[in-house]
Amino acid sequence: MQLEVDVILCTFIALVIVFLGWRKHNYWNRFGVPYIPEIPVIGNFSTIFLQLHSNFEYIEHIYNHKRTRLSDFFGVNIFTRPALVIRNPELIKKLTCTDAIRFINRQMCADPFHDPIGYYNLIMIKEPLWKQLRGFLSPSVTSAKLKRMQPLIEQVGADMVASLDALPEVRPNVRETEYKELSARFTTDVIASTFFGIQANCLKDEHSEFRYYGRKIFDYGPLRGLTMASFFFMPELVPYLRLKLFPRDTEAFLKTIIEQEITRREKTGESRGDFIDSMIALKNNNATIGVKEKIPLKGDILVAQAATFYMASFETTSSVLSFALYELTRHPNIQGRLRDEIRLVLSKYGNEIPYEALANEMPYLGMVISETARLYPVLPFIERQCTLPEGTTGYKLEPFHDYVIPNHMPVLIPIYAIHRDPKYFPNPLQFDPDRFAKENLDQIQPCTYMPFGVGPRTCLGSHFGTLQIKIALVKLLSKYRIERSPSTPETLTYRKNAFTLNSNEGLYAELVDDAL
Ligand code: HEM
Repeated sequence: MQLEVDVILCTFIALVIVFLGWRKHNYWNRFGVPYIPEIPVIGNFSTIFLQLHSNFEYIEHIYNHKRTRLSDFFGVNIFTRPALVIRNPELIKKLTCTDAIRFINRQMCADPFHDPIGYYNLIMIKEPLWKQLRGFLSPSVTSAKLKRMQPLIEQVGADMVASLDALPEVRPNVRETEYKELSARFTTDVIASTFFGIQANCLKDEHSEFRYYGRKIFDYGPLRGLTMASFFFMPELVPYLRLKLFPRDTEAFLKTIIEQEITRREKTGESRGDFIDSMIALKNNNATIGVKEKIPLKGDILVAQAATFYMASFETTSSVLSFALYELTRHPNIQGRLRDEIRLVLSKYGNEIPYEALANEMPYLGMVISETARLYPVLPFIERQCTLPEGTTGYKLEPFHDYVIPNHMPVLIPIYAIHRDPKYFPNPLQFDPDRFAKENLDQIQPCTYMPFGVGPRTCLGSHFGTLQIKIALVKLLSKYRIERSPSTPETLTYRKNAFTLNSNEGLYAELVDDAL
C-alpha cells in the first residue's frame, strides 16, 4: 500500500514539474526577447549542472550564439526558471549601478535554519541585512588595515621563496614548480596570518590542515560539484536537501580555530588590530543585523564572516596569481619589462618597498595584474536577482526593450565572455598589459571590465587580493627568472566541475636563479 502511495506521489510531483516546465517553455518567444532554445523542464544549463561543460566555455558559447550575438540581452532558462543574460554594457550599468537598489541581491541562496554559516555571510545574504553586514565588515579591508598587513604578507612571500629555494634542482640553478598549488599555499598562508593571526604553514608543510580543508571547499568531486551548482541552479531545493555551503568537516575546522582564537585573545587581552579583533569588537558592542528580528553578531554568525572571507579570498587570489605567472612565463618580453620595473624600485627602497610605492610607482605591475584578471576572470558571470518593492509589477527595460523584468527573476552578467569580446578588447586572446596603460584606459568602455564585479555589491577584498598578488610577484621575480619547462602547457582547457576558473593542466614552469 505504502509503495503505491509513493508511486502515485512521485508521479504527481513529476507531472507538476513537467507542467510547470512546459508553461515556461517558449516563455521568451511570447515577449519577443531573443533567447537560447532550451529543453523543456531541463532548461539551458543542464550540461553545466551535470558537469559535461565548463561553465566558462558554455557562457561564452551562448553569448556568441547567432541568435543572441546582436542583442542587448537574451533569455535562458535555469531548469524551469527564466533568467536574463545582459550583453549591453550600458544596460549592465543601468541595472547594477544606477538602479542597484532593485538588483542588490544575488539569487543563489543557502538555508538560514540548517546552514546559518552558509547563509549569514556577505556573499549569500540579502537586503536589508546585506547593507548592514557590509557596513560592519568594510572596515577590515581599508587602506590603513592593508598597510598594517603588508609586513605579514611580505613574510609569507619570503616563506614562498624559501620553499622554492628548497626544491631540488633539475639542472644547476634551475628548479621546477607548479603555479596553481604554489599560489594556493601562498594565499592560504596569507589569509590565515593576516585575518586570523594564525601560522597555517602551507608553504612549509604540504599536509597543513588549512590547505587540506581549503582544498576541500574548491576540490569538486561529482557530489561537491553538484552541491555547489545547486546553490545557484536550484536554490529552492537547498533547504529540502539540507545542503551546506561549506563541507561539514571544513566548517567544523574553521569553527574550532576561529572560536579558539577569539577565546585565546579574550583571555590574554592580546590585540593585533586584525579581522579577529574586529569580530571580537562586534560581539562586545552587541552589534546586530536585521530590521524586525535583531540577529546578534556572535557565535555562528561571527564564524560565518570569517569562513566566507577565507572562502572568497584564497582561491580567487591564487587563481589570478597563478595565471599571471603562467602568462609571464610565456611572454619573456613582458616578464623582462616587469623585472626592470621591480629592479628600479628595489634599487630605490631596498627590499622593503613601501605600500605607497607598490600602488603608485609600479604601474606595469598593476597593468600585468589587470590584464590577467581580464583574460582569466575568476567567475564566468556575476548574478543578481530583481527585487522590487511590494505592489510593483515589474522593472521596465525601456528604452532598450518593452520587456518588463518580473520580481525575483535572475539576471546574469557574463563577465568572462565580455572580457573576451573583440568589440571591447581587440585581439582578445592576446595577453597585452598595455591595454591598461594610463594613455589607453579611456578606450575601455565602462562595464566591459569587471573582474571584481560591478556596482555596490562588488568584491569587498579587491585591494587586499591585488596587494597579495603584487607582493608575491615582486618576491618571486626579484629572485628568479621564470621560463617554460617541458611540462608548461601551450593551451589551456578548463575544469568542468569547478565554479571558479581552473585549468585541467598543471601550470608548470622552471625557475632560474637570477636575483635582481
Ligand atoms: C584577485 C582576487 C579576487 C577576485 C578576482 C575576486 C572577485 C570577486 C567577484 C567577481 C565577486 C562578485 C562581485 C559581484 O557580484 O559584483 C566577489 C565578491 C566578494 N569578494 Fe572577491 N575577489 C577576489 C579577492 C577577494 C578577497 C581577498 C576577499 C576577502 C577579503 C574577497 C571577498 C569578497 C566578498 C566578501 C565578496 C562578496 C561581496 C558582497 O556581496 O557584498 N574577495 N569577488
